[in-house]
Amino acid sequence: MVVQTYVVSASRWKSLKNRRLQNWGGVVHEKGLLPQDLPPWLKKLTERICEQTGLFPSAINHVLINEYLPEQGIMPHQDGPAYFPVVAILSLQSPVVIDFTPHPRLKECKDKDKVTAENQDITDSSSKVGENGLSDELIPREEYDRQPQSLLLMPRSLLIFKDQAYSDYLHGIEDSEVHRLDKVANVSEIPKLQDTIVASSSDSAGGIGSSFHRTSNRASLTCRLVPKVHKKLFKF
Ligand SMILES: O=C(O)CCC(=O)C(=O)O
Ligand SMILES: [Fe+2]
Repeated sequence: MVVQTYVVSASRWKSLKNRRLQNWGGVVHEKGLLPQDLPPWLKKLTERICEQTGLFPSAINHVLINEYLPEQGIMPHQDGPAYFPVVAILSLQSPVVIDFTPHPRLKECKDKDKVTAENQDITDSSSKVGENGLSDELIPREEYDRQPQSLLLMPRSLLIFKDQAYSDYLHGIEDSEVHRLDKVANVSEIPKLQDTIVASSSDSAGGIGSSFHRTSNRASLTCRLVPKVHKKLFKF
């Protein structure tokens, strides 16, 4: 896969300020996809992801290949509305930490809720209390508990995220050559860094410390489905 990613003509790469990327499958517009067939080497991969996960209602038809230098990342964002809300990301080469942070929209809810709660006594029987015991203006308890979460993505790993991780969180990768491990939820992956990272920051016992250095480039393949496909856009 790494080889195929780099064998393509140089013109396939589009350079952005903070990374370069290849776009496969066609052009995504807010209203859908102007399709182009995926090449066989990507089709093989996306078909396997579809089959093995059973999470896509039809074939994955769009793949973005991002390449990051060790100090590059991607700002926190939410994937666009044109995509089916399941994302499969294959990581290659350097490990990285990807951060999931609650969408600012939820913070607004939380702040609004705080004001509401401060301004009214919710134990007062005159206030409107729903069946769940909460005032109608209040948002569910779990909204309070949303914390930033990070995941360590090792080379050759496949990250799939969907549902709340898709709709309620932004995802991003820090523009830094050093990535911290303290918020990493999948701690069982951390020991694997030892075999991959040449210059990791080590703790006093010589193991992996609270951060690691990204010493090589990383490529990732973001595989998604754009449900709405425009067969013919241009009419002459
Ligand atoms: O490189 C990654 O793991 C993230 C890529 C991503 O978020 C995207 O292509 O939308
Ligand atoms: Fe994304």
